[in-house]
Amino acid sequence: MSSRFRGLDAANPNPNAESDPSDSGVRRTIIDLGDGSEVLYIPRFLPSERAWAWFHYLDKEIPWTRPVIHVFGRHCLQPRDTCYIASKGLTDLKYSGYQPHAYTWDEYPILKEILQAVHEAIPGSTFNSLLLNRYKCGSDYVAWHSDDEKLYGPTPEIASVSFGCEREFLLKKKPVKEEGIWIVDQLPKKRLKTSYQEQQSFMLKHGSLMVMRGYTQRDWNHSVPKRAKAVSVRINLTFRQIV
Ligand SMILES: O=C(O)CCC(=O)C(=O)O
Ligand SMILES: [Fe+2]
Repeated sequence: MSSRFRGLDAANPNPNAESDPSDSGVRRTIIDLGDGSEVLYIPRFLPSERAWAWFHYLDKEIPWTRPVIHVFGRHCLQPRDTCYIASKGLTDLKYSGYQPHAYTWDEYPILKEILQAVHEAIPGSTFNSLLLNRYKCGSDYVAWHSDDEKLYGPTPEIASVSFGCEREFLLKKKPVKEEGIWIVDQLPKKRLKTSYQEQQSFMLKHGSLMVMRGYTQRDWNHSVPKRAKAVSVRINLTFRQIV
């Protein structure tokens, strides 16, 4: 498979990216992944100082747990801490054989403030649940997966806010089956060079917002791999809409 990793920054722009500074002057980049999948990235979504204040609050006050999950027929400790918030009356979330307890937004008013900031940055989008992850060091990670659980509907929108240690976030096109044959590299090589790529890489900055939209969960997997050089804590919030 041809893998072309690129960090998205001004010095190394992605060929599929369109820069679209919003009214507020905050740079936002839209990456067209093709076939109706799209990522929006706002590196300076939150002012750094406010983001650090929120990082320290979340690190200390959130009731983090590291649950036992069930993957590939085995029980193992999830390789990161987690917590879950949801509005009342929604379908329960269950993943990898684990059903997290749903805390309420009222118990953590700062999460409501962050949610409001997300809603203001992407008008028209609404989120009613939140999965929090804490990566204590570079050996904490999230394996390849997509957030395509039925409760999010056919085209889930996921808004991801990152705090603390910068970590790499990877997106990789899912293999598809055509006439009984698994096709991994679906696009002609020539087109790959100039247009859509099979893989994308983002360094998710402290205070950044990244949004996955359209068919990204149906057609792409994502991961935050282990990184020996990541020595400090990263907290990530993924806002989701249960339909
Ligand atoms: O930590 C991240 O950036 C991603 C977390 C994630 O993919 C998830 O919670 O489903
Ligand atoms: Fe995810």
